[in-house]
Amino acid sequence: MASLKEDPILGIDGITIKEEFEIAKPVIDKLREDRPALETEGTVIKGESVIDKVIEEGSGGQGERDMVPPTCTSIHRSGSRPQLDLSKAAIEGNFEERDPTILLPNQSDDISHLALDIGGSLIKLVYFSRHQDRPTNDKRKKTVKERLGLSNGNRRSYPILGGRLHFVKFETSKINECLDFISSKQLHCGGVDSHSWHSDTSSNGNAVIKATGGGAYKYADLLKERLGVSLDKEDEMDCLVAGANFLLKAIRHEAFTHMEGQKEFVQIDQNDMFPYLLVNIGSGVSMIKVDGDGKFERVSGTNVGGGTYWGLGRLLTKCKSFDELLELSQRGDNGTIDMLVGDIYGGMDYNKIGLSASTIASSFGKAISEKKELTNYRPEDISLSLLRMISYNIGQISYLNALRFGLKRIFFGGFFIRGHAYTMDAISFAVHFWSKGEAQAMFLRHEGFLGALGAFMSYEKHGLDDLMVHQLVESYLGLHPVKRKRKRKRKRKRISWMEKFVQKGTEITAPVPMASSGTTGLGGFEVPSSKGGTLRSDASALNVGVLHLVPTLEVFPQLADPKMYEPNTIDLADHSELEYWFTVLSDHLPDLVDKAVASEGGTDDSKRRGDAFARAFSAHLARLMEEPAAYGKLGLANLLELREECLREFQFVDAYRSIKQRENEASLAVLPDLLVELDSMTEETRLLTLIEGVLAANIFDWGSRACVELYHKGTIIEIYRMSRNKMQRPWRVDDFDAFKERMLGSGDKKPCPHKRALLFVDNSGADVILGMLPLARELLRHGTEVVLVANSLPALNDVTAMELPDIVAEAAKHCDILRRAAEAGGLLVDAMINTSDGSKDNSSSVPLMVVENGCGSPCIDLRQVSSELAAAAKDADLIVLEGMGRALHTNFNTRFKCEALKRCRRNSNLRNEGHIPRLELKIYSLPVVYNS
Ligand SMILES: CC(C)(COP(=O)(O)O)[C@@H](O)C(=O)NCCC(=O)O
Ligand SMILES: [Mn+2]
Repeated sequence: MASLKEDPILGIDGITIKEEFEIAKPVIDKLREDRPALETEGTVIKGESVIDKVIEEGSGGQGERDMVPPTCTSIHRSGSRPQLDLSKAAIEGNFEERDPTILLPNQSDDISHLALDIGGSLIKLVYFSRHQDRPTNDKRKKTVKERLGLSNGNRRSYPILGGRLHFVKFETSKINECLDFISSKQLHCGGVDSHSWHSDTSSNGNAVIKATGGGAYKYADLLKERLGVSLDKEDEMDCLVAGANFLLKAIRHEAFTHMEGQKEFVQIDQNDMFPYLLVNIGSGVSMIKVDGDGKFERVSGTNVGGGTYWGLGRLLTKCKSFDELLELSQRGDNGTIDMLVGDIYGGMDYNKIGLSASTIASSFGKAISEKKELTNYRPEDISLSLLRMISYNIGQISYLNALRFGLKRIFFGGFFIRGHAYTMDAISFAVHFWSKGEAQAMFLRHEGFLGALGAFMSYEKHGLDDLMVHQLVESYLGLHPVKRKRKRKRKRKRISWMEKFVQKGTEITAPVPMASSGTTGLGGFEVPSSKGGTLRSDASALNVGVLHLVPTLEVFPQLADPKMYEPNTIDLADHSELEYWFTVLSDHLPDLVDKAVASEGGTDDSKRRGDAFARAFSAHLARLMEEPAAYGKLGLANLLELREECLREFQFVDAYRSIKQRENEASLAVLPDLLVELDSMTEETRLLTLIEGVLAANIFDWGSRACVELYHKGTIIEIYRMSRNKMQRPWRVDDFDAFKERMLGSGDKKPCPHKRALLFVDNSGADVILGMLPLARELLRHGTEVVLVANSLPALNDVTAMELPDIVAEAAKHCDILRRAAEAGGLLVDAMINTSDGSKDNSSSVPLMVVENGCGSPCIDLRQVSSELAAAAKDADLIVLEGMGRALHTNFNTRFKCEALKRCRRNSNLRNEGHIPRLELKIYSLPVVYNS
């Protein structure tokens, strides 16, 4: 894909592309000569920054205490992954006990539904956790809902809640670790409240857990004894099929092919999924012909499977674990052990039957030679030879069965695969070879959890079977928040369930997937090891991941072509592109850590978490550099979201909290003057100024180094005005005249105001207050309902839906139009504010509303928006998207059913000029786009 940075000549809808213009280059040049340092200490920004100036000028030197509006310090929510509430945490039992169970009574995550697959080698756990619904008693929200016609009174208040499916595995030989884990997480207790998501309880009140696999029989008594739970046994084949069907239907990019080291995701069409052959490679192998949900037949199998590899491997090498054996194979040469066609044919191919000299004629066939001592065969070679033998054999039998039943697709699952590139290549090769290229092997990213997932699905009450495609949102992280230093005394206060299981590190370490050579996908998730090992088999390393279940997310109804929609403008498949972003994100990291730590008061704990976050995020980046598709198809949106997710993982709720607060205050202080200025203009000039103002104000972006440098240039209003004055039409895509005509009319054409506009807001401070609110005000003035759409969770300095009502309330103090509309939209509860003109007239019925978008990232994937936004969008006829994240990195090419105004600047990054790219700030506008 063409790089935006290299190819700025991208247009929308065939509109002529006009010359770009630069705004800030002189400013930056000046800054390069004379640049004061911007440093942070605690939450106070030192140095002659724009913010300090504005606060001094605009707020009469008010102290930090009095700043308005408040930000969302009251958000008691964990972001998109579990947060631990350690308050009232208590050690159960004896304090001197080595690994006591810790109860977390105030843990807000509502844990429910545990299912187990207890196999011969591994125990796989799937469990669901969700946040408790909070009462929707916010009057403001109720009014918005009524306005938007949201009938479902049970829908939760923002932010988005949903829940998570967790995937964890333990070695069966360490079943006690597994039981400790369940016990300390209280996974077996389910609950007895009205939530339909809770585990079942039997008639005598005992918890009943769904379980599959042979161990469900073998260990039933142990579970009863240790946890007091009964196992409701589900058939293994039923579970495998249910799990596979669920994954194929619900997870985008679940299935992929893997040939010669290349991984390619396959989009499975739900309507054309069946029949297929499911090959589950556990200790043994099952081959199942799947014809539909619950419709299947085990058509074949083989006793030569994962257990064979591990068992024979143990006999023939000194390996202590499966993963060690697998790792060994990566350094092996099977040619020293296998008899190849070339060995028989004197180095020649056997062309007549299509066998090359390097084809294995007989696995282990060379070991019959008496010339070599058995002890001289290298374990590495033995392991590889064994791996190839078993993989080829399984691939071949699978293909023959597919052929037997005329099946087009073969999906391979089971923990034998472990995301191991060589194993997948070998299976793929066999299928390709025997089918003469007609058939292709496909693999599943959650390969090892099919059975456990199927058992999980068998709970009747949870309704997961109703899930629509793509309602499960994958997390890139998926492990546990923090692993803390284990110190006996301090531990009592700070202990988390995680510590009970991960005791090896001496500092906080982040469980991140390591780039172990030859390993790919979820099977490769590992904890960074001080031992330097890349494949480990200890229990902590086996915990593999989380899927986010967000049942309330919906496809944005104004997408012109939802099926073809691709949010990412750049998919980072181009390695130089990935390298570029790797550098950008790495360079930004120290500053982000400083801000994150400051946002948590700069405590020692936050410093440790900041440090751990930096290491975790760097490790993720390194992993992705090595294997971009490691966590699914990678786009820039995913990469930027990963950073936010990672911050939340380390319990940084809002790194930019105080910065946002200051910028809001500073911008609100200058808003009245701006409104006066705008009102003194003619309608036409004002409209143009407002559109340009949106872009000018978007320059306050803490995610961009060039923008941050600009902050030193003057006060917020000075920079805003300077930026606005530099705007010159024609813009790169310029339909302003058509927009103006619709808004103001021309000649005998009457104005045709929009019915409802969705304004996707971006940054806090100037961006929303000086850019978007004045535009909203103008639209309201024309009788257009305005819905401000903001993030559900913090991301960089983006304003959140939680913060917006207070900002609007403050702005409304200076503006009647905003006040009336905000009251009508239910944003001003109890008409609690005093307007400058003292009027309480509520005559306007054109409402101004706030709706959360359902995400916590600088970008937006419009396939997954909140139900509130989806409802609001149905009647919208104008969409305004602003910012790099929402209008450039994502949705640059998105076509909507209704009119859309895309506003974003573009940083032109000249790469390959030394390690750090030279940044120039260029401003581009992508304004009015008529799609209809
Ligand atoms: C993270 C961002 C997408 C946020 O931009 P926004 O959506 O707020 O306009 C942007 O700051 C960005 O792309 N930053 C990295 C590249 C740079 O330094 O310009
Ligand atoms: Mn932003």
